Amino acid sequence: MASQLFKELTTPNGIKYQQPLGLFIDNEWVASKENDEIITINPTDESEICKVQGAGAEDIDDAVKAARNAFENGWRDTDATVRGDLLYKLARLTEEHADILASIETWDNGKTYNAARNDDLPEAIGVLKYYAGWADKLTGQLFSNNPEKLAYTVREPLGVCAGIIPWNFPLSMATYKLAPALAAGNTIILKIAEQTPLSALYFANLVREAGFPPGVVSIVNGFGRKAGVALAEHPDINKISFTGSTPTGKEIMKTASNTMKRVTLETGGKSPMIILDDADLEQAIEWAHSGIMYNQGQVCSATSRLFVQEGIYDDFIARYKQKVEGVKVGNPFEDDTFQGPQVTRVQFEKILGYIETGKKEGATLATGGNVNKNVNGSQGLFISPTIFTDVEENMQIFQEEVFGPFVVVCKFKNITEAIRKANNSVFGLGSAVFTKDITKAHTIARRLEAGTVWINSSNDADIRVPFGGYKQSGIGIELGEMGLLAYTTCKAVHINVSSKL
Ligand SMILES: NC(=O)c1ccc[n+]([C@@H]2O[C@H](COP(=O)([O-])OP(=O)(O)OC[C@H]3O[C@@H](n4cnc5c(N)ncnc54)[C@H](O)[C@@H]3O)[C@@H](O)[C@H]2O)c1
Repeated sequence: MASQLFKELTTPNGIKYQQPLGLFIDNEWVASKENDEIITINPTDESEICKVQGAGAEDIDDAVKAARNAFENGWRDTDATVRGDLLYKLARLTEEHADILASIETWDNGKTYNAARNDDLPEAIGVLKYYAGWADKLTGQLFSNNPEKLAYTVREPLGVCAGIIPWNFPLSMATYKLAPALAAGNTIILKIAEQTPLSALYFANLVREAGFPPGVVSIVNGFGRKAGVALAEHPDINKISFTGSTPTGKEIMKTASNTMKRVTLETGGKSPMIILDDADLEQAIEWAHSGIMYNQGQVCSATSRLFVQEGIYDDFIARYKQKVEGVKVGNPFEDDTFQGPQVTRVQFEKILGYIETGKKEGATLATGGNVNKNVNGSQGLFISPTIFTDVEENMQIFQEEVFGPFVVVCKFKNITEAIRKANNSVFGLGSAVFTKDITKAHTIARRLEAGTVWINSSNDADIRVPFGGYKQSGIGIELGEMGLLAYTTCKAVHINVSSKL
């Protein structure tokens, strides 16, 4: 039977559309040569949405050949303003299709429609616009230190890049990889997460409509062990930009080292939030809540470890519990829902496992810790937001990334103790500190081992500001100007201007 490349679907909020199911290579929809079909589910009730094709090594090789051909035969020499214009067009098309893209995202991922429409879509569009603006502003340096010599540098694209992304922000992660790579003049193959392929495949049609030449962008679904590994191994790929878990990041780094590809790794986290006695308690509670519970706790830089100073500890816990217990867990398409289902049964069970571990380790379950059964009469993959207190540094629930609506809280006496405990982690992605004392805030910010520190906020993302991890949270930087430079290499040209004959 011929593989199906499109299917007419209707989202739960009633939008009828054509869902691409194939691989987007060389501006065409093609069938997988691997014959992989991956079922994508609606996590609200675990029903099947559709089957999407998955790429194998041969398909990846086709995409690499198309990308190399596009790079060598035109794209690398495209005027930078033209590249910027194409990215602007893609941003405008994404804006026009924002309602449908947000609906697909909610359906496939389980995130609330509010978050998808008001956060993910504006972020994706913002990233496209931001790097569209950068395309013709990349410059080099001129060196004229000696009358007999000039030298200059040029920022050149790396060539064929690959992006590998996770399922927690499917569309915005896609733009994090595509936009800077294209602005800098590279071609790119994007492997989307097999759990949530639908929005990025729909977006691929917009890439074509925007006018990107064939081969410049390929977007493929596929299993990490097949399509992901094939990208990491491929000798004709110049850079891999990966976002996902720390163990996968380590594997990719090892594989990519055989062909000495550039790698950018954005990996896991267990980010601390320190709340001092003098903090604005109301403000701290709001951010401590959104900092971990937003997106069902599936945020790499979620502030999942809270350190609360002893003077406010009891008051904080009482009010924080009230806040956490007061949100609606339920149908992600309903307007007042704050928390939808976890993305897959695997993640759901992993979180339930950590809840059992926390209990066994002797921490106190302050609230949550169970399956939330009250959603539309169906079980779905809903977990009650969970707080553990009396958590010790040697516990697994203190050290390991849970990636769910699950937070651990520790009491501390003084700032030195708080910083030591906060830094007691293999990760170093985000961190936050709450205090009204600006000197203390800056002192703590300097000493936290994390790529980002938020003062009196948490996960306040800004695409213009560089983002990256310390320790096992990653290598390299995304976003901002540094995120663009990561898709370039620097060439130095030396010119002899000596007049001596
Ligand atoms: N630091 C960041 O910016 C950031 C952002 C979002 C998510 N994350 C992290 O992502 C993780 C959750 O995502 P996940 O469960 O999808 O992660 P994952 O590592 O399992 O998968 C991420 C991607 O890698 C692919 N993959 C899996 N194995 C591979 C392999 N051996 N070779 C090549 N590719 C492979 C997957 O198919 C997927 O596309 C969490 O740890 C989270 O902290 C980090």
